[in-house]
Amino acid sequence: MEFLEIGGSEPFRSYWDMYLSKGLLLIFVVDSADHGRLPEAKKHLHQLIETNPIIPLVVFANKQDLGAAYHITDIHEALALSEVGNDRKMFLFGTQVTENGSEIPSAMQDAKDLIAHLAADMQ
Ligand SMILES: Nc1nc2c(ncn2[C@@H]2O[C@H](COP(=O)(O)OP(=O)(O)OP(=O)(O)O)[C@@H](O)[C@H]2O)c(=O)[nH]1
Repeated sequence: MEFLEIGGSEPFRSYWDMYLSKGLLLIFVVDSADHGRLPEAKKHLHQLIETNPIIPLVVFANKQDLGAAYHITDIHEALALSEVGNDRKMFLFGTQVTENGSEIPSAMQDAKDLIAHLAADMQ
């Protein structure tokens, strides 16, 4: 399985559309503790996926280890994930990145397994 990571900052956003059409699924990562940028993330996410009504969407609500992190129910609402389309598979995970060499959190392992299944289904 090949993953392409495209940055979220402004200069990289023009690449999103280009690569989405070649991808089997979209993994969209947001910083759960950066409350001020969630409206911007919501806007760009919906603009991006409106061109492809069936591509599966996996959202990582990252940085769940930070005290200021929104719970995934708040992320669901802030990103309007109930509006991503009835024909689309959509999954939301609360994630946090591990320190060097430490154990992979179970949510990350579940997400990895799910992504492998979704990619296989789309092939
Ligand atoms: N506390 C905490 N910090 C994290 C987590 N994930 C990433 N970071 C930190 O957040 C900072 C930004 O990480 P990047 O992966 O460069 O951020 P990014 O938003 O993907 O950057 P672009 O790819 O350019 O969009 C780094 O200092 C990371 O160590 C996490 O789960 N928890």
